[in-house]
Amino acid sequence: MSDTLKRAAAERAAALVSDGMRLGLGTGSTAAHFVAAIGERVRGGLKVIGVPTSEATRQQAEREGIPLTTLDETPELDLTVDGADELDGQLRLIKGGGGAHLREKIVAAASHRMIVIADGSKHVETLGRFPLPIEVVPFGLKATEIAIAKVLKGSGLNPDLRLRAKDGNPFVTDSGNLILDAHLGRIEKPDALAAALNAVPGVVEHGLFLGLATGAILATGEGLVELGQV
Ligand SMILES: O=C[C@H](O)[C@H](O)[C@H](O)COP(=O)(O)O
Repeated sequence: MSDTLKRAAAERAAALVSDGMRLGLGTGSTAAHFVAAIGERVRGGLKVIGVPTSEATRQQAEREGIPLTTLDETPELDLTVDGADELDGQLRLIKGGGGAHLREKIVAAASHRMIVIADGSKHVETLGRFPLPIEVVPFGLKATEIAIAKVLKGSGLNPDLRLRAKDGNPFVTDSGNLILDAHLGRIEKPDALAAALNAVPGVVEHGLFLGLATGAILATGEGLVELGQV
């Protein structure tokens, strides 16, 4: 997706922000445009406070001069704006392509509204083309992997799990965990899969966001398309 389209979706979302809002600041290349747009408005006098969903977003928000808080100080947020790796017509998402889905999900769940900003190509009929990120604690990795594979097989899904790597080493999340990417192809029953994965010891969080997004702004070559409540 071109950066221009990402920026257009982010700027539309930034226009939803008003004085006094408590914001969840998403992670990724699309959310970075939102953080930049909010930074610009803050420098112009907008009064908001933000909770970043990753260390990368924290650093960007600090550079932008956006006042930050934590969920401990501000456990309820008005609006979270974040990207997604896939979304379907029911605003169900796959997130975590950048490994930030644990904090992103906690922040989204603490928000009254969550608006997804993404390019139109991420809008799919059925989730699962994008590998589902599953964050696991390092302890017992192999056993957890086997347990997840069993769950996937039992759900009639492909048990193809790959430990995410970066620069030849296992990718480590902001919370010190590892990620197994599940190459599933199609997820026909996201609710059942989410519940089954949540029940596996060692699984910290998976990238299925169900019932969290309240709206989406999709950037297409023909302009912006809105889904749900924006
Ligand atoms: O872990 C990363 C996040 O879930 C991102 O929001 C997601 O991967 C989308 O990122 P991007 O906007 O860079 O495609």
